[in-house]
Amino acid sequence: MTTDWRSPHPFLLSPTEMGRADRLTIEGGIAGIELMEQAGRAVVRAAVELVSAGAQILILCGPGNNGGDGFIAARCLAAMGYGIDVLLISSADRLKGDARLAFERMGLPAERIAEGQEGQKRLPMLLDSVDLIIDGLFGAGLDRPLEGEIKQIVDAVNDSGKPVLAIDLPSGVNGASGQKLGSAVRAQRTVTFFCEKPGHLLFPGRELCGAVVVAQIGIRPDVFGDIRPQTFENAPALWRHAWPMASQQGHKYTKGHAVVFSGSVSSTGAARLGAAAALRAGAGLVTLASPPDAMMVNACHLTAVMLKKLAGEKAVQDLLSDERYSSVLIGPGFGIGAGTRSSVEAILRASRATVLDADALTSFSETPEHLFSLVKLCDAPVVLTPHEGEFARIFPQVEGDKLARARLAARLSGATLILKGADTVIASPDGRAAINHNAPPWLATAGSGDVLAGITTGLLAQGVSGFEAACQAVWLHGEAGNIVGPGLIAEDLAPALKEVLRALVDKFGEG
Ligand SMILES: NC(=O)C1=CN([C@@H]2O[C@H](COP(=O)(O)OP(=O)(O)OC[C@H]3O[C@@H](n4cnc5c(N)ncnc54)[C@H](O)[C@@H]3O)[C@@H](O)[C@H]2O)[C@@H](O)CC1
Ligand SMILES: Nc1ncnc2c1ncn2[C@@H]1O[C@H](COP(=O)(O)OP(=O)(O)O)[C@@H](O)[C@H]1O
Ligand SMILES: [K+]
Repeated sequence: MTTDWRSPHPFLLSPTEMGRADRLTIEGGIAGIELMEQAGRAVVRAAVELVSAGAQILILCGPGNNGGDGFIAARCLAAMGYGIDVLLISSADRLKGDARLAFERMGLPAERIAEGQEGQKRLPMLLDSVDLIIDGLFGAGLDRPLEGEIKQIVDAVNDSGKPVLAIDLPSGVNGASGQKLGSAVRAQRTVTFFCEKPGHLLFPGRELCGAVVVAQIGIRPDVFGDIRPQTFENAPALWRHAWPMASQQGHKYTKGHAVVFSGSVSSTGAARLGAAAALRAGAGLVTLASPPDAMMVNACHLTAVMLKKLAGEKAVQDLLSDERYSSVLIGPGFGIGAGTRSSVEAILRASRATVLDADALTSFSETPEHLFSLVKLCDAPVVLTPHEGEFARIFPQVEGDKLARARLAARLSGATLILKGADTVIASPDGRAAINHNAPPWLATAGSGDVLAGITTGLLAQGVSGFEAACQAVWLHGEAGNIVGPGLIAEDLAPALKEVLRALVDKFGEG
């Protein structure tokens, strides 16, 4: 998948914030039923793309406004000549507000509408004969796990193997977290309204949604000004303002000097991957700081990256007394233990923009509070880049969904967090969080994380702030992965950045 990186805004709204966007719009003079009418019509547009003329469509409707969207779609699709059956999981008497109005306007013959128990009885027969199922059971209002008869309906839908178009979210998926509540519909396509929700981007929600279509239903983007969302899709629109554009009159020292700490003689490759990536991401200079025993092996492999011997007790302090080093990466292949902890301490006390990865994180498994206090002493941005295993070691008390965990961990540690994986979450201690969605699965290969840490370090070297550098790096890493494609090994990533940067700089230049 390649990202549509020209999306005009990067906001994601939680279901609660989306409810607020609806309310603000309604207070601004657009009736709720009008929004529902637009939502239902967007569902119709998506449905007709999935079936041929005259197809049989089963519309499952829940007790709230998600069901209301389903009633509108039922009316329009029936008028277009599709064979429509509506299965309402509650009784029609209990419908309220706009959903009730939409039900009353539906105009389907009574025999095409099944309510409650009756619907359940008819379900196997209906599932047998349909070409498409539209899921309007629950959307933003899902507030508890699917259980009992509702869970049975959802399981039967999934077992039927028939294509499903979900309204807003596949029922059972929590829009705020992407987590499954009890059971969840597996859709081929999902039509959501106004903008995406975190649950569309976070797994397992992302997979259960299928392809997501965002439809505009009359909500004006100025509601963002009132809501001030703090959750974002990781796309250039989020961090373009912070992009370190090369200045015509710049020179290598104005682009910063990154230092990457190498492991000992038998584990040097990870740091070199990081160093090459830092250089490719635009740092003016990159130095690999190497223990004496690894000098020769590093020297044999380096060209544009410079090499410096690191020896003696105060080696890190001595090195960083040179103010020109503007960012530091430590962790890849560095080794776990007291030596690593004291190097990290010296780096953070030197207040340099720092990326702590791999062994630099694991070394604090027993004393994470000590790490967090050092981070808070550092006057420059600190970025931690754990995968799930490293995260569990340094944040054992932090639980919940991925977005909530990343946010809480950033707040606890005082660092920007890159919680890696297929749906990497970047979180800032100030509460902002971005969800990444351009990373292909072939990034899951040895050394790929070292490259990500290096790209982040290269951006920090140029003075980009922590959250923006982390978001840019994760996005660049994903795009590079897409360019290389299947068969990718970590060494391929830094060279592929050339093409990614070319396209990005060209687009930014176009305004
Ligand atoms: N004016 C609006 O607010 C608009 C809302 N829209 C639609 O409305 C949806 C949100 O509507 P609602 O807030 O009514 O919420 P939903 O329709 O998603 O569901 C709410 C209802 O489901 C019940 N419920 C929640 N979880 C349940 C569970 N596990 N088992 C059984 N019952 C459960 C709740 O008690 C409540 O009655 C959106 O997803 C979207 O599809 C659109 O029509 C656009 C306009
Ligand atoms: N299934 C996946 N889809 C997309 N990206 C992935 C997937 N699995 C891992 N990645 C990415 O690959 C990188 C792996 O990093 P890491 O686990 O630290 O590996 P290493 O330590 O070998 O470099 C991270 O950027 C992570 O987000
Ligand atoms: K739904």
